[in-house]
Formats: sequence, structure tokens, C-alpha cells
Amino acid sequence: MNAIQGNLLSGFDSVIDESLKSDEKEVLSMSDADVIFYRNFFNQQESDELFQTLFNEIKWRQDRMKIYGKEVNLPRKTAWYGDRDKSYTFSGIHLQPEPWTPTLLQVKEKVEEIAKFRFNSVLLNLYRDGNDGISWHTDAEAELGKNPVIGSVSFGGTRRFMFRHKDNKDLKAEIELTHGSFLLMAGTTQHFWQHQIPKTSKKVQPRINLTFRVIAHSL
Ligand SMILES: O=C(O)CCC(=O)C(=O)O
Ligand SMILES: [Fe+2]
Repeated sequence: MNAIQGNLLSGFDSVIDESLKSDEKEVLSMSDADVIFYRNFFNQQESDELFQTLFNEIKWRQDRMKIYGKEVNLPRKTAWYGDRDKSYTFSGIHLQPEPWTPTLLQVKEKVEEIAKFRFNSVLLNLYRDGNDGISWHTDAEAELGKNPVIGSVSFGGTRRFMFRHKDNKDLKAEIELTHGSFLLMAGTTQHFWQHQIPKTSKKVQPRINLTFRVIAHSL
């Protein structure tokens, strides 16, 4: 029985393939996807410092979205940093990037080294508590091009990151995004799988997430 089949039987269990598990790198067993998790990408001290610096230095914004014609606050704060000529539309919101900070460049360099990939922008999310989250979506915006590579770094409170297959809703995967971890999504992941961070009634610490991306075209 492979991990996906095991997962179908047991609901929302982790689908990490035990045979590939190591301290360094965990490959999630998901069909039609390339998802790799680096649990201890930053050590405790680096992660604590980066959380504090990003929390204080990033220009966090409260964006709004339309639901059934009504404008509401997004359930999280966001920010967008990147190369100067790039701009991006996310969930109908047009964003202009702020210029890279030394802290963001430090994180970006470490991510690029392991991903063997160069990113030109980063979308940041601040989840203040369990009432903040992000609902089911894919990161498959036209500006990201075909088969986008998304590098996702997390600091602060652990949150559940859930996947569901678009064609087969029984195919699910889930991973806990811990302080200092790095999740790499590549290949056809965004074509076949949606992801979300569900809201939770549990007490959770604030969390900062950085998703490094490549914007294919400046608008
Ligand atoms: O916070 C996360 O881990 C996910 C964020 C996300 O999916 C996004 O910004 O597109
Ligand atoms: Fe996303």
C-alpha cells in the first residue's frame, strides 16, 4: 500500500513517504505534484530572530476582498516585496512590490541555494491568531507562468497546511508548517492541487509565511 492509498483509508494523516524521510528533506507522496519539506531549514535562534525582524520591519497591509459583492478584510495581513519592475494580481487585488530588504534577501539566498532556483518576488502573510487563515486556492495566477515554483518559509506558530486534489476530492494531504521550515512546491502541483491554512479555535502563536515566487511578466 503506498502512502496515498494509506492516506485515503485514514483520512487526513500525513502523507510523508517514510522511506524518503530524513532530518534534511521529506518528500510528500502526492500524485501529480512535487512537494518537498525541509523541517529544520532555519535553526531555532535564526528563526526567532527572523520572526521578530520581519514582524517589525515589514510594511504589513490590511487588504480587502469582495465576497458576494461585499467588501471584507482579508483574514490576515499581507505584504509584497520584489524586483522593482514586477507587479502582481492576487485574488483580484493588485499589488505593487516594495523593494527587497536585507533580511528578505538573506532568506531568499538560503531558499535559492536549496531550491536551485532564482525567485524575483515574495508574498508575505501574517496570521495574527487562529481567526486568520487562507481558504482553498492554487497559486496558479497567469503571471506565475506554467508550472510555477513556490518556495514557502514559515516562522512563528505552527499551522496546518492542507492539500486537496482538484479532480479527486478524496485525495488529500496535510503537513504542519513549523517554525523555521521550508516547503517547496513545483512541477504540476498548482495544476492539480489546492491548498489552504484553515482557521482554528486552538490557541496559536502569530505566524509569518513568505512565499517566494517568479513573476513571469511585469504588467
Ligand atoms: O501561509 C501559508 O503557508 C500559505 C500561504 C499561501 O498559500 C499563499 O500566500 O498563496
Ligand atoms: Fe497559496
